[in-house]
Amino acid sequence: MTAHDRADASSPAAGTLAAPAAAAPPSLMVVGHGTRDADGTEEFWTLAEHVREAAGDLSVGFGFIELAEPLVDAGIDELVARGSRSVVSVPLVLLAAGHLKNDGPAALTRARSRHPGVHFHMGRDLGIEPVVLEIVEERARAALGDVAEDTAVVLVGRGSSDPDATSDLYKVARLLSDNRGLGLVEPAFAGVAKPTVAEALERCRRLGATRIAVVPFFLFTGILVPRIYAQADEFAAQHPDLAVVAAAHLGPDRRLARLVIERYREALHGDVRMNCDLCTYRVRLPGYEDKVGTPISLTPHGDGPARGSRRSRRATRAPLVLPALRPAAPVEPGPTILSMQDLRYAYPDGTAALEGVNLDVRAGERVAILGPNGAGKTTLALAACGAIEELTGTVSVAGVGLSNRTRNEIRRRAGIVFQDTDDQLFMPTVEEDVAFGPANQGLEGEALRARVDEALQAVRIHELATRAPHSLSAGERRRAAIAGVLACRPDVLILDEPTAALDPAARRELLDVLRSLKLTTLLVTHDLPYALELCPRAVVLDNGQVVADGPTREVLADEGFMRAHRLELPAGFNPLVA
Ligand SMILES: Nc1ncnc2c1ncn2[C@@H]1O[C@H](COP(=O)(O)OP(=O)(O)OP(=O)(O)O)[C@@H](O)[C@H]1O
Repeated sequence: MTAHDRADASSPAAGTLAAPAAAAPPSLMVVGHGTRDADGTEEFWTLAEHVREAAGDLSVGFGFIELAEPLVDAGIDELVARGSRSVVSVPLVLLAAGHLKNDGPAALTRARSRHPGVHFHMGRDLGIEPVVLEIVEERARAALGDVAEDTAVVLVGRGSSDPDATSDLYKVARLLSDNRGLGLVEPAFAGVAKPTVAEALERCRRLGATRIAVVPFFLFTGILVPRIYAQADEFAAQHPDLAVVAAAHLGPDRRLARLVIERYREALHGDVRMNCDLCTYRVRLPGYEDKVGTPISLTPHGDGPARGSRRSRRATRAPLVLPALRPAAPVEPGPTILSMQDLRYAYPDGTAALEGVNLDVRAGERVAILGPNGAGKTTLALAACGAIEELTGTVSVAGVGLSNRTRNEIRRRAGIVFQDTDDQLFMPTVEEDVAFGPANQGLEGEALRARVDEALQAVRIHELATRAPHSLSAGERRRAAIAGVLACRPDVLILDEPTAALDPAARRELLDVLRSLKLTTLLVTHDLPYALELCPRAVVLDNGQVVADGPTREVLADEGFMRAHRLELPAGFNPLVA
């Protein structure tokens, strides 16, 4: 009993009146490493918000070891000023190395001497935990698409002189490979420790990989994540035979916020395992199955993987940006296949949508049509496929000029895929939908069947032929709609916001499909990283006029221009690095 407790117990009121109010639970102090990078700091605060939500009524404070405000001492002082008498400090880092092992406890020691009446507990890093593995696996799969014999993952950690942190990254790589089926997974480090990113990529190459995802094992972006992509990019440039794709770092995922709360509880109950989480797989733990959702595996290798996956409850939120290390390569210019000259159009209510647009597209080109809301992009796409009747100016596709007489032919030659697939898919099955256009053109029997097969193969959904469109995923529906247009063998494919509602994996699969089509393509989009990945050329519209037309990378990298036309790159996306 402390002197304070004794004083309370001896007071006349003790135990005789109403029960004393329950003491507030200990506060949670979340400690980040800190970065000078504004995007990294913003991601930290997004995750901090998720932690606050997951913490419910707990009092929560935040602080950094260095480089960002508030510093951890100030964060703790603030919690104490708010009335906390007990504080649990949890480092918001993946693998604790020197800083969090030394500076974290040192901050608590300082706090104890500043606040002698307050209890402090120390939690541990997020560590090697099923949910962390799950998120990294998702990032890798989203970048890789299918895992195959010739795919590999390079998992890149920060790098540290602390051998524990370094070997922990090896463990993560091993678990991703063995337990999560990612095949070849090579660890690498952004600095201090070896192997480097280039060395790990080279190892994958020598082991036969031709498609390699580079996954930064980082909670937040910062200085190092773009540097990792740049190192991978440099390697990719020297090996044109390889596809090196960038995966996202972990980012502010809500599952990590819940893990922080788990770390808080562990620390509070004195149940901090400082080292081997893998032991949780090997001993029978009460409640394991409820908590993890799969039976425990009592041997590490014997009775199947114990993944600890909570897929049914997951709320994935990958960072928005999945930068490509391979921007689309310029195409050999062919003859002009789509030509639009001095296009002008006002909607019946008088709204001017196109005000003198000139655009020539050569055969085989993929051109992104960019611009802020209301710029005229969709109107231009509709004009290109002959869908606007009161248009002034000229449109020609493959040498056929648009007129009332040729309108149907133009519609076939310039096929548009609308943003909303419900506008396009209306037959009972996918194959009937895909057959609709060519059947209208008079194709029937075996020829029609072959055409449908060809289109379904091109978008890689042949196995979905007899499914009802409404039963498909968003990505599958998008590909079914594209197949319907391809079945008419257009000269130009026009896509209006094709990535809307697609998750990262579906986005990547669609990208692979679109790249493989080798078809002249107009891509109307707000998804600027996607435009960079698919289209070597970008045309920017604003107020119904073309305000830029050039290499996509250069257009996106012109910050002043982008600002002037209300175009914003997603946080952390650098077109010069991508
Ligand atoms: N049916 C319509 N009736 C009247 N005005 C319209 C109609 N459709 C579009 N507009 C107007 O025409 C202009 C160009 O619209 P459009 O949809 O082509 O732009 P956008 O660049 O595709 O925009 P967003 O990025 O929002 O899709 C806008 O001012 C818009 O409000």
